[in-house]
Amino acid sequence: MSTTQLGAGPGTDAAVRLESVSKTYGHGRNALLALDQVSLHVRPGEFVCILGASGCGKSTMLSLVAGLDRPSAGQISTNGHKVAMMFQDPALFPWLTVAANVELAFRADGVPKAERRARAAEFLELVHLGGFGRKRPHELSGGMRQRVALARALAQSSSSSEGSAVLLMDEPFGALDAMTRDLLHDELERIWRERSLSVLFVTHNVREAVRLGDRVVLLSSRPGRVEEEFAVELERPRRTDSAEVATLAARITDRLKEEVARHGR
Ligand SMILES: Nc1ncnc2c1ncn2[C@@H]1O[C@H](COP(=O)(O)OP(=O)(O)OP(=O)(O)O)[C@@H](O)[C@H]1O
Repeated sequence: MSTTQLGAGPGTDAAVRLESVSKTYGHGRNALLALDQVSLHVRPGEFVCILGASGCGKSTMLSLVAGLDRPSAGQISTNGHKVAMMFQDPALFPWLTVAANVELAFRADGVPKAERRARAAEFLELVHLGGFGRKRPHELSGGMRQRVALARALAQSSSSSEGSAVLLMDEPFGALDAMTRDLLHDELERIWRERSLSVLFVTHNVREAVRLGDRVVLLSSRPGRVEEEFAVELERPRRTDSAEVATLAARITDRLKEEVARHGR
């Protein structure tokens, strides 16, 4: 994981800390600036949602935090927290059972087989899939497969010795119908609270961002910069279809539209 050490300063105890992070893909005439001096701190236990026009660098930002790629400039720290990532595609191995897909998360840590099995069962219970360990992914609905992916991500982050683990989510519910998504919002919120996770959640769905986030960060069109931040001070649990969520979502959508219009994209 990317754990570049940063010196003391504001946000030193943040679970995720980006300081003036830029990312350029390619070189010379083909160089493409995807992120431009992004600074962002996620506090331990905070749920931060990232919104922005298509191609503004949201996925790039998550992959840098996950350590899957390196920034061209700036620094990133996850402050020793274990990091797990979840995508829109659950990316399960079809030939393995549901339980075996979750158990894979422990393999790298060298956890003995019996313990792997017990811990995978525990995480499947947590996402309410207790009775489904022996099934194959194709026997499950899309929402259930995404729960398995959530169980695996939580398993990956579970050996975090202390403090909250960091969960990076890249449009995890983007392919699901509205009702399944609502159910998974409730599940995720419960697990986030129970486990004090720090979450960085990318979405295109403004209401989803307001439903879930403590804070919504709006990125500019490419190159992505932090354009504006919105604190979501609505009581939890929230409903995606509530008037309060709709009002703040409309404000953010207006800003997003302005941003897209400004860049003609
Ligand atoms: N590996 C790569 N090589 C070259 N260019 C890339 C690479 N990954 C992303 N890009 C470019 O960087 C820019 C940002 O991409 P990124 O996927 O981070 O945006 P995004 O905000 O997540 O987009 P979307 O909302 O459409 O998923 C885009 O112009 C994209 O084409």
